[in-house]
Amino acid sequence: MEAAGNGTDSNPNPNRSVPADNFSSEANFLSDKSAKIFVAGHRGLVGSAVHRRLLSLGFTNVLTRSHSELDLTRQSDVEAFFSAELPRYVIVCAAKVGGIHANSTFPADFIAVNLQIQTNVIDAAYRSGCVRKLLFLGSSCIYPKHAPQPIPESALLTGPLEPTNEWYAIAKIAGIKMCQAYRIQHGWDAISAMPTNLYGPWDNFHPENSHVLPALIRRFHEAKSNDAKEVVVWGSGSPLREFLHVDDLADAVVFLMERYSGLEHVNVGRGREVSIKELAELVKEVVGFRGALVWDSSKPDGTPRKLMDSSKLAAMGWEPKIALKEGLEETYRWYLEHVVK
Ligand SMILES: NC(=O)C1=CN([C@@H]2O[C@H](COP(=O)(O)OP(=O)(O)OC[C@H]3O[C@@H](n4cnc5c(N)ncnc54)[C@H](OP(=O)(O)O)[C@@H]3O)[C@@H](O)[C@H]2O)C=CC1
Ligand SMILES: C[C@H]1O[C@H](OP(=O)(O)OP(=O)(O)OC[C@H]2O[C@@H](n3cnc4c(=O)[nH]c(N)nc43)[C@H](O)[C@@H]2O)[C@@H](O)[C@@H](O)C1=O
Repeated sequence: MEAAGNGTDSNPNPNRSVPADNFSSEANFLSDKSAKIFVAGHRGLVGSAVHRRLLSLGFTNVLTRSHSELDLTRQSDVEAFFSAELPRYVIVCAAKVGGIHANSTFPADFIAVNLQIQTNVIDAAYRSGCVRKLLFLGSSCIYPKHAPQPIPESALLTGPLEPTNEWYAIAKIAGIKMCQAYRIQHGWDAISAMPTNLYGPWDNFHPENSHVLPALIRRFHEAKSNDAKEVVVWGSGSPLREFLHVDDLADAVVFLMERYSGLEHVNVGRGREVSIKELAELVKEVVGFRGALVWDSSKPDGTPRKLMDSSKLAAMGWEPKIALKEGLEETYRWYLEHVVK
């Protein structure tokens, strides 16, 4: 397959022309079950859920590489991988990811690693000439700290970002813009989805560097096991967050691969929010801890509220299925079986 190579105008798919927006994909993803699909980051929370979903739908040629097999920050390795494997579809779930503490402690890693991974994968996928469609995953943290609520896609780049994760957000915004730029200049079908806060099996349960929901499952479980009298929860408890089970996200990713080919990114949320205090009470109940909650006000609250406006995706006909309590119970069972053992 010929690489796009030197000229900025060259299109490795010269017979294909993708309008900037409102394009109905010529390739029918769901009827292309033997196509080679590269799921980058298939061992993570999102990548593993997308992998499971594709297998359950009958896809027979899902291509994966672990971090140790292919470091996506290495440009020449990524290019060689695409030239050798020639996947037809790419879903970019690989990223440097973490909660509020990790984001604010390792800003250089969060901006550099994410820019490297996404730039290498998106560019090599395009240059390989064989990728019909690519989906890039961003995050709700791309929006301004004080964006209107619920946050529409149009709020992007309308105000200052939340300082605890601006480095990660800038990388994610660059990923969206890169997909848009390749669509406009090269007529290539690259789309972006922006999920809200996610949780589920294969999440990161690290005590400091994870997101709030897995962190609390672990802390409440350990407190219950140790007969502790109290559990410390970060911040004031007042921030509002929207939580989506990762199996719902995987379903939305497949839906977008099949149905969406547009310039603008698409929000993926549940449309319901809870305060961190309400979440902590719910995790406490699901885990069965009987002690008290203590709030550590030295820890940052982060953005006060980030409820996504997911009406664009809803109007296309997609809706989430998993309620928060049900998803939490299932995730706690998974934690007991796979992490505690
Ligand atoms: N979790 C959440 O709440 C949210 C996640 N998202 C987005 O979803 C996507 C996936 O996130 P999530 O699944 O939670 O993250 P995880 O950390 O669970 O998974 C990320 C995956 O990427 C892999 N990876 C990281 N660096 C490299 C590298 N240099 N080369 C190859 N592989 C690498 C990791 O492998 P290894 O572990 O071996 O390094 C891991 O398998 C990200 O783009 C994230 O921004 C969006 C909104 C919310
Ligand atoms: C998905 C999104 O996730 C990150 O943003 P965030 O929503 O602020 O992430 P978080 O899950 O870490 O925190 C949510 C809230 O919860 C509180 N909180 C209480 N107790 C714990 C606790 O024990 N751990 C954590 N992490 N938070 C806690 C915490 O103080 C905060 O008020 C981005 O950095 C970025 O990664 C991103 O895109």
